[in-house]
Amino acid sequence: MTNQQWEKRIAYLGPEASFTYLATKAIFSNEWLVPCATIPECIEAVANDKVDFAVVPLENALEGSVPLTLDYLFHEATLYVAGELQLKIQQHLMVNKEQKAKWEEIKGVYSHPHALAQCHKYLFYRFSHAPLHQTTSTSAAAKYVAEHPNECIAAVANAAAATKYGLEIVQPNIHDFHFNHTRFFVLSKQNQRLPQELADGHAKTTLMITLPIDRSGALHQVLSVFAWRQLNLSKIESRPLKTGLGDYFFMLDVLADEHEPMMRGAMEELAALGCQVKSLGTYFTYLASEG
Ligand SMILES: O=C(O)C(=O)C[C@]1(C(=O)O)C=C[C@@H](O)C=C1
Repeated sequence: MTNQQWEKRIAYLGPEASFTYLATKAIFSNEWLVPCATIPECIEAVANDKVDFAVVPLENALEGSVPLTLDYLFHEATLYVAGELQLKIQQHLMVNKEQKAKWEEIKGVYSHPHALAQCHKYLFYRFSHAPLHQTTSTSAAAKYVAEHPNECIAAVANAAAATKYGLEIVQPNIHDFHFNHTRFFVLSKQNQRLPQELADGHAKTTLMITLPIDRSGALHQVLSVFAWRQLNLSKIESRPLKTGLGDYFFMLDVLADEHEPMMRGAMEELAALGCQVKSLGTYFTYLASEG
């Protein structure tokens, strides 16, 4: 984004060569990238002013939302989305060079739960005997496998992770469906936007809405606030409020700028209906090159 070195600090779900790293690097190529071990650690880093932005995974085309990110943004932090990054995801099976000859006898497979789920069919039919082990990211899995060269184990991760940690890809593209993309949020403490020049498509606003009371038609009323104004929703998802069974908040992506008159009217009407609305702000989407 800028030619000046180390101007901004960007936290990301690391270690280096995770998919989150590739997405971050694509847009913040000259900034100081700070690896964090977990999603909450990334979010806390930006909330506590240790970094300027944090990049975290939000949603995958095959597996859906990353609940930890959604819930942490609703329950724990008050942050804004400065931009959304989209990255093509290619999952590969990789082992240590020492184990390459007997890779079909692997005794365990390591990766992030989302990555393991994206390759569920492949792993189930080829390696039903091998236990799956969850790690905090795909690159953490590659690093773990590299640190245990004498064990006949494999990681599911990207090609950059294989290079970085000196592993051999023994089976490329093991994700179960061809179209595999992940959305990442760039989070900021200020309601700001990354520059629009490199962005792709529409402005988008993310809202987290809690309904006033559980009455019939309440969600219908909320949706009609957007419908009659012709405000297009690209996503709606419910997540537990964590106050009782059946209590939810709704996360909505609206393809509009929060400063548009129709959006301002929608926010006023939602308040008049008694809804609590947490806006994560308006942002643009950036397409990062392949992972
Ligand atoms: O960034 C990574 O490497 C991660 O392990 C996280 C994550 C995710 O949570 O969705 C990111 C992209 C892929 O969809 C798989 C895993």
